Amino acid sequence: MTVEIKICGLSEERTLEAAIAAGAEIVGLVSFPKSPRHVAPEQAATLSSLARGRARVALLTVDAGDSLLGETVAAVTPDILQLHGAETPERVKELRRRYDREIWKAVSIDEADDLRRAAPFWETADRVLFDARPPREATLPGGNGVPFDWRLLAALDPHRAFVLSGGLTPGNVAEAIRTTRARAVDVSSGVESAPGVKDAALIAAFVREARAAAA
Ligand SMILES: O=C(O)c1ccccc1N[C@@H]1O[C@H](COP(=O)(O)O)[C@@H](O)[C@H]1O
Repeated sequence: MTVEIKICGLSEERTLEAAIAAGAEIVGLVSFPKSPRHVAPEQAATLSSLARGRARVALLTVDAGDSLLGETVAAVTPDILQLHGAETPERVKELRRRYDREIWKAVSIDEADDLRRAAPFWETADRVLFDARPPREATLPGGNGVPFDWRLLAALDPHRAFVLSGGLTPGNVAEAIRTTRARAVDVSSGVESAPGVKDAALIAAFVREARAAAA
């Protein structure tokens, strides 16, 4: 089995290079001003050009309006749009048509019933990204470093196009892959030394552990 690895919330050239050197297939850029990982469109465009041809670029947005989204997509030209807000299946369908690129829809999960909320997105999005439900006190809809009970995904067909995220770290990613049989994983705060500050050694360790679990 192979696993695809996305390192999200990269905001500097140094750590973008570290993610690519470690072997991540996808690098994520956050366009959401409330996030400590937010990058302005100009910086996101620079990072995206650096990654071009070496890793795919995902642009993460949260309920972005048409005009902001249009400007950001034009500047960054991402391969993947990750929608991490309350976007509806209709909105997902509309954006997939408009931008003609891969769309990932985040769905938060906390109990078995939450899997039902993913159902409309299997058809409308290219991939469903499962993240933990944000804690009550959280100010962000994701990037909170909180895992969920991975056994909730154990019954999912592993051929379903899903991405596992939420509180993954170098220390737990192997167990998470074994439990869920995920073929794609996404990490942000688990490879940071402080909120928004990526750590090259943690990125390398994460990639190493994920690859070993999938081998
Ligand atoms: O990373 C952020 O700041 C962020 C902000 C708003 C929405 C999502 C965000 N991150 C995504 O959340 C998941 C889980 O992150 P973590 O590993 O638990 O920190 C992941 O998909 C990030 O890309």
